[in-house]
Formats: sequence, C-alpha cells, structure tokens
Amino acid sequence: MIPAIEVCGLIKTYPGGARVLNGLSFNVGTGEVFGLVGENGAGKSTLIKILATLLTPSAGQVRILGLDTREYPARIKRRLGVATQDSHLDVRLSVRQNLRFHGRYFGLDSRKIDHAADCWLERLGLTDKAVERVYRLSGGTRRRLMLAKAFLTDPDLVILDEPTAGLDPKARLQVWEAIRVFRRQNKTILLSTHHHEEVRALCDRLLLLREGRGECLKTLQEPAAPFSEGAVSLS
Ligand SMILES: Nc1ncnc2c1ncn2[C@@H]1O[C@H](COP(=O)(O)OP(=O)(O)OP(=O)(O)O)[C@@H](O)[C@H]1O
Repeated sequence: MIPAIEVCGLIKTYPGGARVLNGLSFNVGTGEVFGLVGENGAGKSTLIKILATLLTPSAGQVRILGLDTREYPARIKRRLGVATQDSHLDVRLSVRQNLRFHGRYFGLDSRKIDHAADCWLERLGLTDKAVERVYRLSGGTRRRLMLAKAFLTDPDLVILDEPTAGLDPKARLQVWEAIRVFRRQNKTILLSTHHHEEVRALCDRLLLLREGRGECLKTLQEPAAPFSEGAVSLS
C-alpha cells in the first residue's frame, strides 16, 4: 500500500534565514496516527505547511497519498483536512455557516454537508454552538470548530497542528475521541503536539524533530529530552 506521507531528503531554507529542515526523511503509513514533536522552533509548523502544500520545499521530495506536492497540490488539497494555528474562520458567520461554506468549496451537496457537520459538531461538543456567530466564541471553541472543518469533507489524511492547545480537560478528551473515531475508518492523522500524554494516548509512532533532522520513534517511553524531563527511547 502507498504510504500516506513520504518525505525524502527534505530541505527547507527560508530566504535570508537558516536551514530549518536539513535532509529529513520519513514515511507515514495509511491508518496511522503519527505524532510530530520537537522544541519551539524545531520546524514542526514549517514541515506541516510543506505537507499541506502551503510551502514549497527548497530540495527533496514530498509525496502525499502517492502524489508529489510540487506537481499535484490541488489534487492533494481535495483529499486533505488541515487545522493549523492560522486556519481561517469567517468570524461574521455562524459555526454551521462556516462548515457549509467549507463543504461547498469542496463541492459537497448540502445534505451531505449538514449530516457531516452534525456528526462532527456532536463529537467535538459543539452542537449547542451551531448557530452562534464565530466572533462570539471562545478561543477553545474556535479551535474545535477548526477541527470540525478539517474532518468535515471526509479527507484521507488530516494534519493537526497542536489541536488541543488551550483546551480544557473535557474538550481535550472530546478531541482525542474525535481523532480515534476518524482513525477507525483507516484514515491517517499527523498530529503535532507538545503534550507527551497526548502522544502516548493517541500516536502509533512519532517523529522527533531536532536541529532540522528527524528521528522516528515507536513511543515516548519516558518524558522526552530535550524537553528537559528525561530521555526518549524506542519501545
Ligand atoms: N516565514 C519565515 N521566514 C523566516 N524564518 C522563519 C519563517 N517561519 C519560520 N521561520 C523560522 O524557522 C524556524 C522553525 O519555525 P517553525 O515555526 O517551523 O517551528 P515550530 O517547531 O513549529 O515551533 P513552535 O513549537 O514554536 O510552533 C524558526 O527558527 C523560525 O524562526
């Protein structure tokens, strides 16, 4: 089976800046929940933008669902769900209107959109917010709406950048459960997080990014260095 993500010799240098990713190679299999961890500035967001075809590699090859990101960005985007720190929400519209707008952009019919929206709003604890306008929502509620958007179009791969940052414990568990539900459909999830507990609860494997290079691990057995709590090791 074709890996959901294939990265080979990836280099990214920002104009006038240092090399952020320095020959990174790893694969993510279909149906995996794959963690992405690393200190602030390690290059997680840069990598996520490249995987989501929002940023071009300086060198190396990236294939998403078997498609090269340079050649087929539009085809990849149709099969991808993304929730990043900068994900766009229209604050003048309601929660449901944001989801409808997004679903229509992906060419889904209204019935399908509303059905998917109801499912994901319920899973993420947002049913009672459906008619609320986004400008009135708290940060944590907006973040969960971004996740509902990422899952809405039934993508084959979702990329989530710190999906539970700033969420209260109940909302965090709802997000974890939503990720598990999605994964049970043999879909792939790439999950960037600073929470070791989250890695342990959800991830099959992880990539530890450090100084532009990555190390694939099966698990975080102990709280990880260099995050100052202990050592990382392969299970
Ligand atoms: N547009 C840009 N131009 C120049 N340098 C950038 C740009 N975006 C990021 N960088 C630099 O690239 C490095 C990696 O940043 P990135 O945001 O990818 O790290 P991160 O691992 O996501 O960090 P965090 O955990 O803080 O979100 C940092 O040194 C950052 O300053």
